[in-house]
Amino acid sequence: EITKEQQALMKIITDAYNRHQIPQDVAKKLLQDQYSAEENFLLLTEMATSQVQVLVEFTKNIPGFLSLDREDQIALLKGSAVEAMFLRSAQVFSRKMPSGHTEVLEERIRKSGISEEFITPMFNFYKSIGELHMVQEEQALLTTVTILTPDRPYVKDQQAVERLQETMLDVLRKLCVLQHPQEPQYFARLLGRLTELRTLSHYHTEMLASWRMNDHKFTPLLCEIWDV
Ligand SMILES: Cc1cc(C(=O)O[C@@H]2C[C@H]3CC[C@]2(C)C3(C)C)ccc1N
Repeated sequence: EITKEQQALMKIITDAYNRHQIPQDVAKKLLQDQYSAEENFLLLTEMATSQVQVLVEFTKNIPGFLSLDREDQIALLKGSAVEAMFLRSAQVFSRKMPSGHTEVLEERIRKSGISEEFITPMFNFYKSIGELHMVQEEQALLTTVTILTPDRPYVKDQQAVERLQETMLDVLRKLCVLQHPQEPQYFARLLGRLTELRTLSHYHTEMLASWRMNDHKFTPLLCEIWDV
């Protein structure tokens, strides 16, 4: 069962995860602005930029993260940004979004210059996350586990990251048993989604390249986090 300190850890992470939401103005714009491919792309750019800002703020609240080597902190953020972003938008899609917003956002994503070959796997992933009906603690911990992946490029002290990740995995495993007693495989299914996420991040790299080709503008933050 979950110890006292694991309860405390889970509360810190879940509160941080819920505290950092996409700014309301970005969400509101989704419904207002018109529907040209250009407008849609600008909205997604704004959304992605704010999601990265939200991710950085959230990561700073992960107990132990700021004690890691500074350069490793950056390497973990750059290495996990796209996966954390897909995870968060999948969760926003499957739950948080007030009804109606989801359809609008889906429409805008489909009409923003992202080619069909990336759209399909993206929405399949959103569906597969939605079907899990994760509680918010599971969502926050799964994102934390993704961020604390030791084998990201340029991470020097992988052991330190591994120790942190294992701590989080232990809490997540116990939480899954508690929340889904009738489904012993639930924890394994969650980790299976992380594998699906890695595939999505390869599509994402190509997505960026095709936007680049059509001379779409990125924000400085998005250029920095994805070296584009
Ligand atoms: C460089 C750059 C990247 C994105 C992006 O990754 O968007 C993410 C892909 C889907 C998952 C999260 C996104 C915001 C999404 C919902 C469009 C959007 C605009 C942009 N100029």
